[in-house]
Amino acid sequence: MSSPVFRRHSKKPNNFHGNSQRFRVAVFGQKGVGKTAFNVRFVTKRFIGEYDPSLESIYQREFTVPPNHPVFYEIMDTPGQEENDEAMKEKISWADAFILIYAVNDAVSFKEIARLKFLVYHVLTNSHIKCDHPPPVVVVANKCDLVQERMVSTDEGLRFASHIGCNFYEVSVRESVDEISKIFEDLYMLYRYPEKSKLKHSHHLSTLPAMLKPKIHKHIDKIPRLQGSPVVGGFQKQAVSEIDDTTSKEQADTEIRTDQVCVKGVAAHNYPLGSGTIADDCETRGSSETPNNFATKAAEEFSKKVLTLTLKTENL
Ligand SMILES: Nc1nc2c(ncn2[C@@H]2O[C@H](COP(=O)(O)OP(=O)(O)OP(=O)(O)O)[C@@H](O)[C@H]2O)c(=O)[nH]1
Repeated sequence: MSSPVFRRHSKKPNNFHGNSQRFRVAVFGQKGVGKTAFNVRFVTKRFIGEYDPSLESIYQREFTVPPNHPVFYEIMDTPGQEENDEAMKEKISWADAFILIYAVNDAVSFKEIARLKFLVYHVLTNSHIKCDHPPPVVVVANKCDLVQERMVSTDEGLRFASHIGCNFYEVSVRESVDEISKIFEDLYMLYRYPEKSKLKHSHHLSTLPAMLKPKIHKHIDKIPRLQGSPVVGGFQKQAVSEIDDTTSKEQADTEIRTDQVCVKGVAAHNYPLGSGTIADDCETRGSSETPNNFATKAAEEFSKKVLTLTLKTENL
């Protein structure tokens, strides 16, 4: 499958700070998942209980990534509230890499990760200046100390992150220090050496009957293709390419279901306000909607439609 072209709005103004390489990280996630605590932990090593929720700031820290990479981190702490498209675009274009955070005791914040990933992907594939590799994006599950309140299992987080091609970390910012630094180190190494980047997790699975593969192709083709949306086509192909003779039936089922999520997310984000079909199909179009709101609603509606397609392997 040909990989999509990633682009940037502009070249970074000055890539060095003294002898250190400047490295810009945007941290996204829903309100209250612990973004500020996470950033402050990395920058100061301290955990401070409460922060101004509306705060948006850029933290800076000079740090040597082992073995000997002096890096000047600039970390954008985002407010976690619904933002308009332009604001999101600016932030995404500013950053070299992304950390998407959810809290394990908040299932809604976990669902939000898919939307954020596709928003990042969409902005980068639609901006002006070409860059060779997609910027690194990692997923962080926070608050794992809240054992009794957990709503998202480690396995769910890991599987989802793996499927969207992101490294996955589960932490408690309250209790961890070194683990947080390690995430920032890994992120830089993914940025600096993208060709060496490999997901840290893999599945060991039993075998899918070879005869199932063409059937899966046939059914995935039923997912509506969206005009002018190569990314959606890309995800459809990706899902198929990930299912082969060595894939278990159970995994194939998961791949297909996750593909539906991919398709619906990308579809929604690829549909600018007022452009037609999906909006009409989903009956979510409204002149007062911002594209960002629209994308969210369209994703939900579109998912209902896609889910009605019989794509589960047991029905193949
Ligand atoms: N138990 C627990 N609480 C945490 C952890 N990390 C952050 N918190 C708490 O979660 C709450 C929200 O943390 P913030 O860092 O303000 O979250 P945020 O994502 O920046 O929130 P907004 O600024 O509103 O978007 C605070 O009360 C933190 O003390 C953690 O690992 N464990």
